[in-house]
Amino acid sequence: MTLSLVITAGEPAGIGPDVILQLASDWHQAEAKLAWSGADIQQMRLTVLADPALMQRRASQLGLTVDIVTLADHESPPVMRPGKLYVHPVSLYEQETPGQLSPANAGYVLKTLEIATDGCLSGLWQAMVTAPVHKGVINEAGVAFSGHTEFLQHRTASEQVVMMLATEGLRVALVTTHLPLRAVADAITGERIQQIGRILYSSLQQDFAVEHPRILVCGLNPHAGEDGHLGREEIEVINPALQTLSEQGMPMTGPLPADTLFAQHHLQHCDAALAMYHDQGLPVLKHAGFGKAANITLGMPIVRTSVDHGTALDLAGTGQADDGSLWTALGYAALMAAARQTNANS
Ligand SMILES: NC(=O)c1ccc[n+]([C@@H]2O[C@H](COP(=O)([O-])OP(=O)(O)OC[C@H]3O[C@@H](n4cnc5c(N)ncnc54)[C@H](O)[C@@H]3O)[C@@H](O)[C@H]2O)c1
Ligand SMILES: N[C@H](C(=O)O)[C@H](O)COP(=O)(O)O
Repeated sequence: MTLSLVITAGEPAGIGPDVILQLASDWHQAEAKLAWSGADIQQMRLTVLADPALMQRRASQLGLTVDIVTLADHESPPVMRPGKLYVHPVSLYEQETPGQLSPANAGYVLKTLEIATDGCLSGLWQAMVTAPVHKGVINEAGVAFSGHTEFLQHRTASEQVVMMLATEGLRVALVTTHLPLRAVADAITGERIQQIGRILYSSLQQDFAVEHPRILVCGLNPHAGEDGHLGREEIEVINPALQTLSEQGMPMTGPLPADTLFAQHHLQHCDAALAMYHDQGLPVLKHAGFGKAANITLGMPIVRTSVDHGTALDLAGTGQADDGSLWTALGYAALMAAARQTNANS
């Protein structure tokens, strides 16, 4: 089955270009690195959205021999080959300096995301994989931007989306994403938990072939509120929402104290953990699998996966960035795109 994927190169001063070039250089290992995903390497076509001159400069800086091929308008790349990189050109506004952010290039970063999203929506590509962007510098350029997840929700006109990070043996989804901690408690409503729970449950079934998902749900407060003595959100908001989900045929276990939910005796009987906020769930996931995890946006008509790391400005152009997460993100993109194609055909 032919699989056409698009990769956005992300913040030009960060390590996105580096890890993409490393992946191209290491493509002879693709069969072994992606075997777990069932991806057919011989049928995989990768289009990278980036400025070709940036990719050329970074390749020279890293000492990587990668043939950067600029695609013509509407040209599809051939099947991926080691040492090749097929780039759909998007022009930088200003030449990048590795490690130094410039708001001038925010428009370039956003353009790559728009092209990738629209191309997936139109069926040109079956999935998009994103290299890291820097949220701060996009805001400094005057564009309100809190993350790919929120950008994609808007661009795909999805009512709700779910951020889930996955690594071998652990999936963690979030009820709230990029919010100041002060705003989290107010954002956790029964309606939101139900929407997120439904998307998570059905995505585990459809995209990950888990017939009867076992989902563990974190409480918000210490010790899941200690029967109301340390906060009442568990009693007033989370429990009723889980009750409704259960009545709708989507049983979930919780709210459980988040400090012990991630202990192995719980996790071995769980297909996903649902955390209430970013830094309740993601430190656990990244402790378990940083560099071997992917960030996946659920609930959209398109497949989007991403690396588990940020722009790592300290490493750009040094050759020290690990490309493991990009391989993982590519594997999940292939796996989910194949599942959606199979579901559509059945
Ligand atoms: N997918 C994304 O677009 C994404 C994900 C996370 C963070 N970010 C953004 O990236 C920016 C920087 O975030 P941060 O500093 O919190 O996290 P970061 O992941 O960029 O860096 C954290 C630490 O991990 C190291 N690191 C990161 N990636 C690595 C890799 N591939 N190989 C080896 N070491 C690596 C860095 O050197 C640093 O020490 C922020 O603007 C943040 O919002 C974007
Ligand atoms: N929350 C993500 C993480 O910690 O890896 C990261 O900020 C990227 O999020 P988006 O995919 O929404 O950009």
